[in-house]
Amino acid sequence: MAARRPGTSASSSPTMSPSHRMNSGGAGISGKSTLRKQNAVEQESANPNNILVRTIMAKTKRKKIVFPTKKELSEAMAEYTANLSAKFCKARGYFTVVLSGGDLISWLSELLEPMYQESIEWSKWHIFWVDERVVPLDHKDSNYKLAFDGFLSKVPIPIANIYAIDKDCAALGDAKGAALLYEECLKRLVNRDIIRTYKSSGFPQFDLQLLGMGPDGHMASLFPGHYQIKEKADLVTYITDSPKPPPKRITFTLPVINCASYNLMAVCDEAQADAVAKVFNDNFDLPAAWLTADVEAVWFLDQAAASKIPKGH
Ligand SMILES: O=C1O[C@H](COP(=O)(O)O)[C@@H](O)[C@H](O)[C@H]1O
Repeated sequence: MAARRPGTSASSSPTMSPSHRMNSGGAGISGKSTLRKQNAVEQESANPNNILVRTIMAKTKRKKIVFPTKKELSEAMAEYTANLSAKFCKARGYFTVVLSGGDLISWLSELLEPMYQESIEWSKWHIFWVDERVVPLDHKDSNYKLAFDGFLSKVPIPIANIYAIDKDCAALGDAKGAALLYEECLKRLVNRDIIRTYKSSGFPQFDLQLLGMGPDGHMASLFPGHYQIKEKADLVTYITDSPKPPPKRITFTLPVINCASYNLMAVCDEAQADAVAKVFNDNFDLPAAWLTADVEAVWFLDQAAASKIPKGH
């Protein structure tokens, strides 16, 4: 794979995930030239200052559900995930799940309840990370370690189905290498038909992504004011000056994030209320405001996080 230069393949703004149709996929991933050609066509219409894009975004209703407590949010997230697991395991024998770091992992604890432990077809799950901090896999800042200690070690998902970043790149702090290898890993799994692809674009299409947002409006490791949000050709990119420590990270690009069938964004606490309000006010300076999905993008909020959403949203 050609080495990437930060920012060179980025367009003026992120892409959108268009229609609401499931794709059976499996045709194998297309080359970068195909992706670039398609992206060039999309660039014009993907500018947030473009009236057409604003209209499309307005029509892409962001769904939200506000829960009285984190416990209820956590229960609903477990039910949502279990239902999708049943649906995708039945339809294709796999369930591709993308995790993020942060608070989300503690809210997954409801899935450890006996009801789910016994009913979910864990052996069919395949686990990925939407972003990862480029630190050793046993480092306290590692999203892999967070998820493994808090969730993955407690459910019978085969270890071969858990796709951490390359451990040598992680140990060396090689963000660029980690991004390249993770992208190659995704492509291999597309070619094995474990990950579907989004229509003819060749982009991987995950079944479910469980996401979080920081108080500055970042999602994954796409931060406001940083070029990675504009990356459109690569599947995975990297950052070496993240405003939130640790500085070296890799992240799915926005087109990949928005190709997912289902995106569930879970946000709690008052510290996030301003950012949540900006998102629901369509402030596209916040990367999280760009979140869409092929089938459904839903925000699970607790009351504190939802407290500043403008009336009518
Ligand atoms: O650094 C990160 O932050 C975001 C948000 O985390 P939260 O603790 O505010 O929920 C997280 O989604 C991302 O995966 C992580 O690397």
